[in-house]
Amino acid sequence: MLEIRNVTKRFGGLAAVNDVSTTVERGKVNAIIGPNGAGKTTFFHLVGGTIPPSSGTIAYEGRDITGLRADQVARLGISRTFQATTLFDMATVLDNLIVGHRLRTRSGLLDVLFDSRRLRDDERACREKAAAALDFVGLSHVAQRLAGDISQEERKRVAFALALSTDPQLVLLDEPAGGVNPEETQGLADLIRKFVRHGITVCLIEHKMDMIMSLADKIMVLNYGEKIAEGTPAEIRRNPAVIDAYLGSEHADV
Ligand SMILES: Nc1ncnc2c1ncn2[C@@H]1O[C@H](COP(=O)(O)OP(=O)(O)OP(=O)(O)O)[C@@H](O)[C@H]1O
Repeated sequence: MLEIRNVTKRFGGLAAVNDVSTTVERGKVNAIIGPNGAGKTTFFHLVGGTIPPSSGTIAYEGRDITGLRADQVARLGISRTFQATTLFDMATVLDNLIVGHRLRTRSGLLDVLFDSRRLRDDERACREKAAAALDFVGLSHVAQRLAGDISQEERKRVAFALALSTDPQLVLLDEPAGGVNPEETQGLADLIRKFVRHGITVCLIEHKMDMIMSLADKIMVLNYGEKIAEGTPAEIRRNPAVIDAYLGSEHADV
C-alpha cells in the first residue's frame, strides 16, 4: 500500500530519519517503535507530507507521493493523528468535529457570502458525517459536552474521529494510547481493530509494549533514525539488537 525507499531526513547535521526502507501493508496493523528521539514522529511527518524528505521516495498505491503537501496526501487517502490533540475547548465535541470536517469540504468564500445551496448542503453533510464519526469511535454520548471537559481517553477518540473526516484508506496514529490507563488502552486497541475491520489500514507509533505486541501484525524498530529491525511481534521480542536498544531499557512502557 505504502512503499518507502531509502528515505532520509536531515535537520542540519542530524539525520532524524536515516536511509529507511519499509512497506505498510494493507489491512494490517503496522507499528513503529523505538526510543525517544529515534525519528518515529519525523517518519510520520515525511509520509503525511508535513515535511519533505531530504532524499528517498515514498509511493502510495504505486503513485509517487514524495514531496506532496499534507492536504494533497490527505486527499489521496492518508490521514493522521498527533501526539497531542488540539481542540477548541470551549466548543462542544460535535462542533469540534464539524469544524474538522468543514475544513476539508468544498464550499469557499463566495458560497458563504451568497449563502449558496452548496454551502447549506455541505453543512448538513458535515454535521451528519461528524455525528457518524463520533458514533464510530463510541463518543455519541459526549457529543454535546465541551471539549475541555472530556477525559484524555475521550480526547484520543476525538482524534480518531477527526482522522476519519477525509475518508482515509490509511491512518497514521501517533501514540494513540499515550497518557491513558491500561483499561482504556484496551478499549483504544479494540477501536484500532475496528478501523482495520472496516477496511482502514493502520500505522501507529506507540510506547506501550503490551498493546503493540498483541495488536500489531508487523513492527518496525527505529533507533537513532535507522531501522534496526522489522518483523512480527514474536520476532521483535527476541531480537537482540531491539532488546539492547529499546526493550531492555527504561524507554519502553512494559
Ligand atoms: N524540526 C526539527 N528540527 C531539528 N531537529 C528535529 C526536528 N524535528 C525533530 N528533530 C530531531 O530529530 C530527532 C528525531 O525526533 P522525533 O521527534 O522524530 O523522534 P521520536 O522517535 O518521534 O521521539 P518521541 O518518542 O520522543 O516522540 C530528535 O533528535 C529531534 O530532536
